[in-house]
Amino acid sequence: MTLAFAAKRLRLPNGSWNLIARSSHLLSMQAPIPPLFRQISMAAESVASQLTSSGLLRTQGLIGGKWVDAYDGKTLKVYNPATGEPIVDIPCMAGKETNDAISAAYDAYRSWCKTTASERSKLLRKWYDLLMAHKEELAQLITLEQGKPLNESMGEINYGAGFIEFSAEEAKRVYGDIIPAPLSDRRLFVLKQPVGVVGAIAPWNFPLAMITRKVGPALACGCTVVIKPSELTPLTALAAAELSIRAGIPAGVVNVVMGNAPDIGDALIASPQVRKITFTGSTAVGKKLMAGSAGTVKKVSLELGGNAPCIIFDDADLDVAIKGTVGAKFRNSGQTCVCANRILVQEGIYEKFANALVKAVQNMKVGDGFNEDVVQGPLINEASVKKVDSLIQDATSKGAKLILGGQRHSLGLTFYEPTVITDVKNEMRISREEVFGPVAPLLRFKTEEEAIRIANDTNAGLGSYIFTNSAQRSWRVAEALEYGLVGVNEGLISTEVAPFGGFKQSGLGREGSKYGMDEYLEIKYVCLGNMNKE
Ligand SMILES: NC(=O)c1ccc[n+]([C@@H]2O[C@H](COP(=O)([O-])OP(=O)(O)OC[C@H]3O[C@@H](n4cnc5c(N)ncnc54)[C@H](O)[C@@H]3O)[C@@H](O)[C@H]2O)c1
Ligand SMILES: O=CCCC(=O)O
Repeated sequence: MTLAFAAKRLRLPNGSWNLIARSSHLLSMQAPIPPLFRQISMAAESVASQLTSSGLLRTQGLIGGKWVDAYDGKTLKVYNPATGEPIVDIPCMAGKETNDAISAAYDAYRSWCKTTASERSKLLRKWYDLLMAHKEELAQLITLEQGKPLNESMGEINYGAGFIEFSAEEAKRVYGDIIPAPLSDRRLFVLKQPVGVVGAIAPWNFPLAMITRKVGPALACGCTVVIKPSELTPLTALAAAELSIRAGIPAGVVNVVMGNAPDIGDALIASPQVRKITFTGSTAVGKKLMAGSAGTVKKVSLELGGNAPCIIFDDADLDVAIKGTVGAKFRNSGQTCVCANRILVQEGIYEKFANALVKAVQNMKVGDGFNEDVVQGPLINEASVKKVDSLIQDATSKGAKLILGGQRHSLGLTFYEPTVITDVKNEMRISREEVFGPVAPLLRFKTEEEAIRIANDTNAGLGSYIFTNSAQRSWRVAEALEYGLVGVNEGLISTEVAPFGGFKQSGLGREGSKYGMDEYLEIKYVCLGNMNKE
């Protein structure tokens, strides 16, 4: 295996550098080649056995520092979506285990909230160092349980661990305020204090990053957590939790339960000891959690579904637009909440853009993420394939035209052909629902006003993209878009240092950056009176 090959795997299908992979340090490396790239074709089985020997293949929940099974012994299987084979059994936990995890987190909170910011910062930094030291194994674990190509998994480790590193730094900057008092004998202060025990519920599409971007700031602020990873991809979360213990984070500060999602969710929202729910996942489940949290008036952060418009204006640089669109659309086989869901192309460039997109996409290699040169892994499960199929069928039955792909890949299982579909209208289901698959639907528009109207005609408001060479237009359109994130001439914009979150029904609150810290803090006003008395 050559270094050139390793470098190639950190490129996007269109040849651009993956921002999230932060690959430059790898490229500057002369030798030795990381073992990951030597083991690239290893079978899933040997990945699992290597992880077992390093102690990172954890298959139990974590409650109060102890690895535990479900109390009734029930289990669930975790599958490798690239082979359909089961990897391991995990405990199918429910309300009882969750309540114990909450109690453990509550007990740990009493001492954790009293640690200094510097102590928490050092422990988080150690955790970050361990995540990075085990980067290759963790990336293999992500590919094994989630299916994304290994280079994307490596990118996710950088990105996911980045939230822990950033939180370690930001822990020391949770400043309060002093307010000029309206009366001369008073002094007014604002303190920021941790909210308390946090319930963190995460999806399957980023098995590490969606957890670390909650847990990093929570711990930095002095909160303790009960994590519920997706049952489809719990192994990365468990490995990360194991590394938190090795980093010296005290027992009970990080707890992990998994199994019966509605029961676990109900226990978290019913508990008065849980003061905050942070959730990433579907809008439907997010709404349930928000409604349920009203019973105990918890703080709630929600990162929900998107319906990202990607607007290509006639004046765009075609190469930049194609590179950006491919990155925004086909990352993680289209399974991200910020993936371009509707590609709006101005009429003057429509045909040229469609042809160039087909050219860029048609040779993408689909397959097992452990295989060399694969850039599109499988979809997470059969339900995803059925949804993608039904959206395509609905669109074509109403006049949309398939110009590439449009069906299951010949590899079978949940592999899907990278697809481009034209003549899509904003009324079709494919424009109203999240596709969450490798399908690029192209809509046509005439004017800037029309593009903005179509883009904003949705209840979602998470990611959005604009491609134009006009500085004035980029500002105008960025301001007009009702979205929490706008990429201008760029399709990959996620980073731990910037605020991530949605407008409208895409969510509440922000993750990452200094703004992400506020979600885990209460503001306390303290008034000192009688200050003039001797
Ligand atoms: N906005 C974002 O940052 C962001 C990031 C990633 C994914 N997503 C969204 O997530 C969705 C895909 O992820 P998913 O299929 O895992 O979503 P999902 O809502 O089905 O599941 C998310 C998590 O919630 C759990 N869950 C399901 N029902 C629950 C209940 N009743 N109570 C408590 N927990 C419950 C699941 O087990 C999982 O851990 C997409 O809509 C995607 O856009 C959003
Ligand atoms: O899928 C949602 C998260 C994607 C990201 O953080 O870029």
